[in-house]
Amino acid sequence: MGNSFGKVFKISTFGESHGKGLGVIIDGCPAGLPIDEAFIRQELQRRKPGQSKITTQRKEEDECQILSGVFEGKSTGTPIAIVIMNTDQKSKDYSHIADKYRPSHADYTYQEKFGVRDYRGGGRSSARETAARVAAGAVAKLFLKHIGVEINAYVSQAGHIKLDKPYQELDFAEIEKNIVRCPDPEVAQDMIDYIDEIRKNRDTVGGVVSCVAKNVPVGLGEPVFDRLHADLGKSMLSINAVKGFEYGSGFEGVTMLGSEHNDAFYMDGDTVRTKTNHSGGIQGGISNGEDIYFRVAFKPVATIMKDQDSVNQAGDQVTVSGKGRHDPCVVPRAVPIVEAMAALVLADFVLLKRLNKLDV
Ligand SMILES: Cc1cc2nc3c(=O)[nH]c(=O)nc-3n(C[C@H](O)[C@H](O)[C@H](O)COP(=O)(O)O)c2cc1C
Ligand SMILES: C=C(O[C@@H]1CC(C(=O)O)=C[C@@H](OP(=O)(O)O)[C@H]1O)C(=O)O
Repeated sequence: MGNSFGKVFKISTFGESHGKGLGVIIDGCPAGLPIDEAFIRQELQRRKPGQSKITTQRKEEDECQILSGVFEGKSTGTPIAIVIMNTDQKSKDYSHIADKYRPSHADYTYQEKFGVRDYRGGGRSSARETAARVAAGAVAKLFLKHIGVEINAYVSQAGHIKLDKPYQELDFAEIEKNIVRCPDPEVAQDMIDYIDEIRKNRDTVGGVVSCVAKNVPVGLGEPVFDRLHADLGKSMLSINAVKGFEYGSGFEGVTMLGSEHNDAFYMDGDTVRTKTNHSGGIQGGISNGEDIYFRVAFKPVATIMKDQDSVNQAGDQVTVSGKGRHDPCVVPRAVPIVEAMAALVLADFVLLKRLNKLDV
């Protein structure tokens, strides 16, 4: 329970941060899809720890191995299993807090729920699990590429430093050119300097990842419950440290009048389009063919290298301070995770749509 995601393009992940390794089983990927292993590896490299001075210094190569479901470079329609081994666990960093709860990490709630806990690196609660999601998301992206869907995420805020430009004015080719993954080089440098300063102060800071999906077919999503934005929201809120999700006009939309907010329709040849896109590409839970865009808010990382008040399992008042390798800010590495989760949701709904209508 709780380890699976998706309806047709389904994934189950397994593994802990300081165990032998982790991985994913993808069930429901259509047969015949060319599986570009180099692309899966590249996506994992974008997420891996130890990639720059503003991420955790844990050094994992995150090389993956495909165990099943692929023959002669193509999916076979059977479960695709991908594993990634752990190689740089430093479990001693957690010995001093084995029975103590890090404020705002998952230690207390996990202990209460299961009564047993692999305290090393947060175990299953560690964001290391997201490596498996990124591997699965890469397969979903390959499927979506096949039908022309493109997904790009980027860092739009780190602490108080904001990228105040609409995504239409950004060059997505710039995203991977800097270590914070902000497409504006000047704002990116400010973000990097700020995160580095916070890191040197033994503290952490939050941020925002924005994401845009283009060329999404019309008709993905259900009118009730499994509304496309509801599943996107759940997928994003399922990522470690996420505190908020908004799509389209989001929270800003509340200050607009209906006359300003409504997206007027027009015909572009045979295609129904909207002049504005406050809807964020989704109306009534169903994609309308416009760009889908949303923002995901991440909190500051819980493990800080400063003394904090806490309690231990016996209920004593204690002091806790983090040790070892931690992200000063998660957003640079969250970019590929957000894209992966968006890809998994969209791939799922594309496959579901095939079940809805006779002519698709
Ligand atoms: C990419 C990424 C990296 C993270 N790195 C750390 C980290 O180094 N240390 C830490 O305490 N939390 C880190 N987190 C956050 C924890 O995993 C998260 O706070 C924890 O699972 C508790 O869940 P919650 O914050 O969603 O309540 C990271 C999250 C993400 C998405
Ligand atoms: C290992 C990864 O990130 C980890 C995520 C994480 C957490 O609490 O979420 C805590 C740290 O774990 P550890 O102390 O075991 O190194 C990060 O390094 C990874 O993303 O691959």
